[in-house]
Amino acid sequence: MIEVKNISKAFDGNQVLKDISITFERGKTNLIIGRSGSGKTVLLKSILGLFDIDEGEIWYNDRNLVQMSNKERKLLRSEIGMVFQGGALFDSVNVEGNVRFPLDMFTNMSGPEKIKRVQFCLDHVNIDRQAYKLYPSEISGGMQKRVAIARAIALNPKYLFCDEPNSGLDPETSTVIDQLIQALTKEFQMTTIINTHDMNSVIEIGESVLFISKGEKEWVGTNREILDSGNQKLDDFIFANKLYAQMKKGK
Ligand SMILES: Nc1ncnc2c1ncn2[C@@H]1O[C@H](COP(=O)(O)OP(=O)(O)OP(=O)(O)O)[C@@H](O)[C@H]1O
Repeated sequence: MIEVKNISKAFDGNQVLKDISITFERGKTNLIIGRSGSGKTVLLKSILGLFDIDEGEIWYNDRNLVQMSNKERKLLRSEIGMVFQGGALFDSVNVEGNVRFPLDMFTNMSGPEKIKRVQFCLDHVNIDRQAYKLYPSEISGGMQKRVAIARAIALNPKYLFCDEPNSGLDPETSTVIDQLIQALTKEFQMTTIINTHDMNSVIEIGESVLFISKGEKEWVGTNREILDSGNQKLDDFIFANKLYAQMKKGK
């Protein structure tokens, strides 16, 4: 579980996050949604400790990020998996090498142990052995995302962060990626936080959805509640997409 308590963050007097409190539960896909520029990325990076917050607390179970020593932060980093926009694979390293990278960096595993772990992770994202020696440029965007997810789970993380995991993917592949992230979240009981613009993802895997507007928490609920929230700003955001407006009318 990750608990965010009353956090605020400004850049040069520009207040980007305003007194946000939210709990992200373990074993669930927790989504953060909002318009471009609403503060989603700043929130995600603040929770990760990549930005220092001005006020508030961030708890990873019973550990307060704000008060952690460098050593404790380093340990926490090893418990976090990340999937960033565009997959962010190393172009000059093949599929197998990309997934092995965190094992080389952060563990004392033997060669055979690493091979076993790489296979385990790639099996879990349905990448078969024939693809192991291929380079990112030789595989599709959807496969790149799956490799990025395999790399993110290589160290068996407690926490998984995904920033726009579906960017650049077609709707069908996006659904596959969403379902994969949700299945892994359940199987490994991770606390997963996903930044997204994608309303299909919200409906598909939004077990908990935080909607932020201009840096403020505007609404929290589930995918089952979101079409009938009664919140005007949220409705404006969702029903800008005509398909969802029709869905609401057709209810
Ligand atoms: N490093 C920074 N320095 C100064 N201002 C920043 C910095 N990072 C973000 N901001 C500002 O914070 C605000 C929120 O940006 P953020 O990237 O969090 O939005 P977002 O909701 O993630 O948008 P998008 O969906 O387009 O990625 C913007 O006004 C942005 O200009």
